[in-house]
Amino acid sequence: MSLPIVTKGLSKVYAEGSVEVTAVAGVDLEFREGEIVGLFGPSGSGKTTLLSILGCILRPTAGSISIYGQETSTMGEHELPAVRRQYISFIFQGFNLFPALTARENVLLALKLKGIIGEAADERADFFLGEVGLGHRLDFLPRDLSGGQKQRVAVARALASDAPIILADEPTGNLDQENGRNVMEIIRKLATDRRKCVVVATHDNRIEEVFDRTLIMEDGRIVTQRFKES
Ligand SMILES: Nc1ncnc2c1ncn2[C@@H]1O[C@H](COP(=O)(O)OP(=O)(O)OP(=O)(O)O)[C@@H](O)[C@H]1O
Repeated sequence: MSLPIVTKGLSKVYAEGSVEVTAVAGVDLEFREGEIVGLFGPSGSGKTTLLSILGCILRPTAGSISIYGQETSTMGEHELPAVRRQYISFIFQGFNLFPALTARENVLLALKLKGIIGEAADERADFFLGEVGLGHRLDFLPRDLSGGQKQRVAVARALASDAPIILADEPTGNLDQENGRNVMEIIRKLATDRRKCVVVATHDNRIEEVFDRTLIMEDGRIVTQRFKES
């Protein structure tokens, strides 16, 4: 069985006019099912760029990345969205909810994009919103939800689509300590129970203990890798 994500010598150089910025520099990593990995590092160290490559939003300039055994670095631009749809869900700091849609409708829209519609979609949306503690807020618009509740809608949306890989960029960035911890515990529990592969890019040291493995990035490289003591 192939691993969710394997990278070898992964690099990304941005070329802005005559200036080149090496954002990711030769990263070799493996990510497994059922593990939750924290990606730490100072601002500008390459976390978002690496996450974008892992999520098939960006292509590397060198090296390889395979998603469940499919080499995506050599795929054409038009082939990547299909891999993304099948395997990957994102959770962002800004929640990325549609303001005119209710909590339930936001989840339903994500399901529709994955081809899940009708009663099956309704049931699934309500189930996952219930799992994140929002069963009583299904018909609320984002503006009527707190920051923590909005992020929980985003978590429910990512989990409902049932992708095996969940990538989160600063998911607790807008939340206070208690809400941040709650959201991470929900991600951890659902990810562990459902054997998801979860990678979280973050500055938030307060949530470090939820991770099975912590990676620290500096200048595009992984400089430290720590496993949780069990
Ligand atoms: N589109 C782009 N064009 C040119 N350079 C870029 C681009 N995106 C990012 N960079 C540069 O690449 C480097 C890594 O940026 P990246 O956003 O991946 O870092 P980060 O660790 O996620 O930072 P932060 O924690 O501040 O979000 C930075 O030096 C940044 O200026």
